[in-house]
Amino acid sequence: MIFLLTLISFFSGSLMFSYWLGLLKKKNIKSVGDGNPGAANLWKAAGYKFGIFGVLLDFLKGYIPIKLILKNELVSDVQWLPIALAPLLGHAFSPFLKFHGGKALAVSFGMWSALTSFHVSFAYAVILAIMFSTLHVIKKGKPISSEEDGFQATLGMFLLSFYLHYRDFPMYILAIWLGNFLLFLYKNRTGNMQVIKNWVNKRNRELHV
Ligand SMILES: O=P(O)(O)OC[C@H](O)CO
Repeated sequence: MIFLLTLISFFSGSLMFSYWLGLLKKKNIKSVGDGNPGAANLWKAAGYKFGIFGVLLDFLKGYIPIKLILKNELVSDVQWLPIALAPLLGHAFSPFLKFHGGKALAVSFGMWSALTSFHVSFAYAVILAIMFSTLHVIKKGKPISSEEDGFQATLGMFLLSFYLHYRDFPMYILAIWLGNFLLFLYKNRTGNMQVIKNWVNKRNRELHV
C-alpha cells in the first residue's frame, strides 16, 4: 500500500507541466535562463499568463495526491516520509525528462500545503519574502540571479527548521523537512557554490581596497 501510494505520488510529481506548457508555445524552457524546467523560465519564455498557470499546475501535482491520501486517512506518521517526498523527487528526477527534472520549489509548496493545511508552506513563504526583500535592499534594486534565487530557496528551507522545531512539529515532519532540504541542496549545488564564491571574492576585494 505504502509503495503504491509512493509510486502514484512520484508519478504525479513527474508530470512536467511547466515544460509541456512551454512546448505548447513552441519554446523549450530548458534552454531559457538557468535551464530549469520550472515556472520561472516558462514565465520568461511564454509570458506571465503561462507562468502563473505553470506555478499552479506544479503546485497542484504536489498538493492533490497528498491531500487525497490525507483525506482518506490511508497512512500515518512515519509512513508519510516516502509518500510526501515522492512528488518532489518525481519533479526533480522526472522520467519524462530522462531523469533531469527541476528544482522542485513549486511542488514542495504544494506538498507542504496539503500535509500541514498551508501552515508550513505559509511559514516558508514568509521566510522567502523576508529574504527576498532583504536581498533586494542589499543589491540596491539590481536584478536577482537564478543562482541567488536557488540559494534563497535552500537557505530559506534551512531556516524553516528553526520554525518547525519552535512549533514542536512531530519527528516525521522533521524527517520530511530534512529530505526536502537535502533535495534543495543537491538541485542547487552549482548555483549555491557560485553564490558563496562570488560573496567570498567580493569580501576579499573589499578587504584589499
Ligand atoms: O523549482 P521548480 O522546478 O518548481 O521551478 C521553480 C520556479 O522556476 C521558480 O524558481
